Amino acid sequence: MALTWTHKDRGEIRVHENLEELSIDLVDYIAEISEASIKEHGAFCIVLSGGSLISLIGKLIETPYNKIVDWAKWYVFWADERVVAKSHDDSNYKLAKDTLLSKVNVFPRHICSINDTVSAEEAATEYEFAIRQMVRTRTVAASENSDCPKFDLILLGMGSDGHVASLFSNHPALEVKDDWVTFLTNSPKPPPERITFTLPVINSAANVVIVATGESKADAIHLAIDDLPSQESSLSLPARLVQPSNGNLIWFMDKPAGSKLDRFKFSD
Ligand SMILES: O=C1O[C@H](COP(=O)(O)O)[C@@H](O)[C@H](O)[C@H]1O
Repeated sequence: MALTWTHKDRGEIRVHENLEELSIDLVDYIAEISEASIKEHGAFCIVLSGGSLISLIGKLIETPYNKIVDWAKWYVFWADERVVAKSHDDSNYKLAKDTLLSKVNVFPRHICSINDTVSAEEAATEYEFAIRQMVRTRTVAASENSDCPKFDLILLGMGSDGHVASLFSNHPALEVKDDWVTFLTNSPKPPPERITFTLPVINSAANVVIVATGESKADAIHLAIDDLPSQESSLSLPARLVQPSNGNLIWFMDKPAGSKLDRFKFSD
């Protein structure tokens, strides 16, 4: 059973016994938001990330999820992408395609991936343009309180340095406010060329999930969630800056990732 509580301003926190339990809870949650979004506006606009998150949602191709999810209503986007060929092992698109999208009935035309034949800057511009078109035609909802799309669900992984999507500490991409999608040519984590949703887009979603597993993420989880002195530089850790303005935030983690949370340190 997961240990669950709600932090006054960091959202709901779910600490799972193991990866199997986390994975079942996560795909249950995705199926639930998918059903609710389709009931509400006829589509489910889900945003994926890359990394370890994707294997944790792999159960979506298994029974009962493969049967109960209305795949034809799914529209799939990426919170960040590495600017490499779609056939390259570093591609977040390839990872999701091989693990999930090629095994379920999502329409290929509903899969909104980047143009992998242009520069990072052009890929970001084109990706934002494509999303703007989808907001204009109301496939993707518009946020009521920002000039941003309102995705039904954004799934983020978190690096051990606290990065989410391709938003890294002390990188100018973290400060971008006026664009929906920006680009990097010097990512601290390889590969260097990437595109990423900006913070305002992430914080305009209806639901945001951050997934972190393993002991290597424990320090970043502590800095992203626990109350810190106001002068603490970690207050600008990317994962800590995820604060949906009118949406829900849920943290899914395993015990090793949650092991440095104050709640556990102080209950020893
Ligand atoms: O580079 C990236 O890293 C993060 C975290 O990956 P993880 O393997 O540590 O979970 C990922 O969420 C992001 O999409 C990816 O481009």
